[in-house]
Amino acid sequence: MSGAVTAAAPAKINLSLGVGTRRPDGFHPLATVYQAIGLYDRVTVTDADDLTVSVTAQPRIPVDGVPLDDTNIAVRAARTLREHHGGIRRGAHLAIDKGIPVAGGMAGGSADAAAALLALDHLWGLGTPRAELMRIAAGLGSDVPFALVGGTAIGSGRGEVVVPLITVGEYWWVVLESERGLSTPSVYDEFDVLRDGSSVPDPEIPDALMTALRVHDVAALGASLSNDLQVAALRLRPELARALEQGRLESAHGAIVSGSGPSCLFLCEGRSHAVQVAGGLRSLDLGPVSFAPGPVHGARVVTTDDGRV
Ligand SMILES: C[C@](O)(CO)[C@H](O)COP(=O)(O)OP(=O)(O)OC[C@H]1O[C@@H](n2ccc(N)nc2=O)[C@H](O)[C@@H]1O
Ligand SMILES: Nc1ncnc2c1ncn2[C@@H]1O[C@H](COP(=O)(O)OP(=O)(O)OP(=O)(O)O)[C@@H](O)[C@H]1O
Repeated sequence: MSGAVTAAAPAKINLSLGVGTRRPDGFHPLATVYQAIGLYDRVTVTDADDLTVSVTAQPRIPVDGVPLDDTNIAVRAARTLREHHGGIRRGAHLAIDKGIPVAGGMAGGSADAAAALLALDHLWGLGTPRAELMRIAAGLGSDVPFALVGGTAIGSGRGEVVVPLITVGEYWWVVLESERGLSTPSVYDEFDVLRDGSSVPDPEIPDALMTALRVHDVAALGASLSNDLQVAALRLRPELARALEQGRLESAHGAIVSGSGPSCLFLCEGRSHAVQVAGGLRSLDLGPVSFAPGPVHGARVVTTDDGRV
């Protein structure tokens, strides 16, 4: 098959992120509720002799931190897919267009990996079963399986075990991005320093959060958002505390650091409230501000030259 195939994948947020004691393999056990929100990266793949990658982005997103070599997670996804199919000799150019901040705690790289898997599976006509794609995704990164699943879901293990949740209604999120990203491993390291070697019980998902989701109670959801990594992210970026406070002053129902940060999330009553909160935050010039609904679909192929979606 030839032509171009484009897949889109959404940003992820964690409505709750409970983190346990570091495991012998270096990862932390998690109990999290993921939600996919409407900020997207797109990956367009075309036939080529080798595997190559290029990156463009929406104007608010600096991309200097995105590697253009084999360490790009989308290229790793391509290599892993080829190996999974017996080392097939196929090349492709991967053109990534970023709408998700880089190193922002919103799983932009994971989105690119998920989108690349789906787009290449289509371009190369592989028909990889969904369960196998999920296994490949888990090998690429803890957040990648959720990028394939989307919606709202419970994450456990190191985050790679994903169980979808059926929820009602839509939520509107204002996202305050940061021009400078945070490294996920360094936030987990800081988290361990703050815990000072003390062992904690396995993390759990707060009952109040599940109840709020079940009945679509926006105020209750705002009050039950939680993130164990937030204190570590705030230690590395103290200025985020002011951003969270400003969001609360702008009447957001809840304000929280997204995953490992530094993006901050503000839960709003609906779209018009999000427009208002975003406007208030923009006037303070703390960083790029956008807003998006959730939950949205996981990664999917959106266009093909051959019309075979
Ligand atoms: C912070 C979150 O975004 C919350 O959803 C994720 O836990 C991060 O997921 P991710 O970026 O896909 O992380 P991975 O690529 O799997 O791991 C990167 C590094 O983060 C740390 N890490 C990640 C996941 C986890 N459960 N425990 C960890 O300690 C480890 O140092 C690991 O080497
Ligand atoms: N396709 C990619 N897009 C963005 N970063 C990438 C990509 N491939 C590799 N990277 C590297 O991975 C690092 C983390 O990128 P990413 O944008 O996924 O962070 P994140 O959103 O904080 O991740 P998470 O929320 O999953 O912890 C970047 O700083 C960059 O060095």
